[in-house]
Amino acid sequence: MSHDGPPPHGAAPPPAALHGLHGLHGLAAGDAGRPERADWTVPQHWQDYTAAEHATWAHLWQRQHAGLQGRACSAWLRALDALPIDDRAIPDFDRLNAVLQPRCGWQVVAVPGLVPDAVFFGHLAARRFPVGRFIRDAQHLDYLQEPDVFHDLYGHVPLLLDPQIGDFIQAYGQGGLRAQALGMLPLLARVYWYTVEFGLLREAGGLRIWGAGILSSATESRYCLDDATPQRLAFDLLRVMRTRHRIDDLQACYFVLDDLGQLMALAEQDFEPLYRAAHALPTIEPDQHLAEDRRLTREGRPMDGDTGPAGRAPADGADPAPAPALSPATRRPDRRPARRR
Ligand SMILES: C[C@H](O)[C@H](O)[C@H]1CNc2nc(N)[nH]c(=O)c2N1
Ligand SMILES: N[C@@H](Cc1ccccc1)C(=O)O
Ligand SMILES: [Fe+2]
Repeated sequence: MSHDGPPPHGAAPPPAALHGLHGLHGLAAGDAGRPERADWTVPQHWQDYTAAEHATWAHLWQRQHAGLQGRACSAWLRALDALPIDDRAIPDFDRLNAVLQPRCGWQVVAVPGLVPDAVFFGHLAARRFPVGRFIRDAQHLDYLQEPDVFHDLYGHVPLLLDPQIGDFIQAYGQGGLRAQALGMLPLLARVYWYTVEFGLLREAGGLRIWGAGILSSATESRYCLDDATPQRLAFDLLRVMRTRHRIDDLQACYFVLDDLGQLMALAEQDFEPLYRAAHALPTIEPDQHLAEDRRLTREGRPMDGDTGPAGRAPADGADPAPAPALSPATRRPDRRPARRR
């Protein structure tokens, strides 16, 4: 099943999220979640986190951390060491901002969960990154419809220290307001999804992860690089705008940047004509293959013309010879949401 309509983090969550599986946060909380402040920020009230909540943070960190060596992009690995974020406790946002703001001009602000698109864009445009105050509960460590403090702080925030990513996300905030005015937000949301949330990057050692939705997911951080199932395509803006994304399962398709410098070129490009072009062309399903796609091997090399064991694509354009997949135990038995943050 693939979903598109809802932008990243699903403004319209699937039924499971509405039926109390995760507790109600942000938009899912309906009227009860109506904000006191117009910008939807809330006090973090760090002292109010329970020992169990800090333990959940520590557990998520430890589960994730060793596995990301050699998988996460070098910018993320470096930045994590530079920030007062560790496995001991949920970070205190004030302490974090004291380091973050002088280094890169970004700060984090606490929000109850998802906030309306325009509010989200307004924060990003002002270099404020909204971070969910809550942490997922221990019964739902893998499945989470809304961005919580682990996804946001562990996945996104370190990358704000990278000047190219930081500037790209700020420009996305400005572009979001523009896309809304043009009625093209669903197309821009795909760009965010396939970059900031689920992007891959070519580095000297091979493909690496830079998307925060992958960095905070135990399953997807392995699957996206190692599993033979998903496509890994060289980034192509029009192709991305046309490609639906999944909000409730592992992605079927990842887009790979050659280097983070590509982001600034994207931010500076006028999207309006592309929105119109993408809008006029058929939508592409996440698992669909196109003849013109530039597919990459798991080492980050072009598939066509690659004579190595990863193989060239067969002439008929069908799947390349299957490589070993994850063991059955680590594969998802079904399509139920159990995914990414
Ligand atoms: C398209 C846009 O990026 C998306 O819908 C927004 C909406 N609200 C959000 N609110 C929070 N807290 N975090 C998010 O990532 C988003 N994403
Ligand atoms: N350049 C885009 C805005 C944008 C910036 C950064 C990321 C994505 C989009 C526009 O013209 O609307
Ligand atoms: Fe996110």
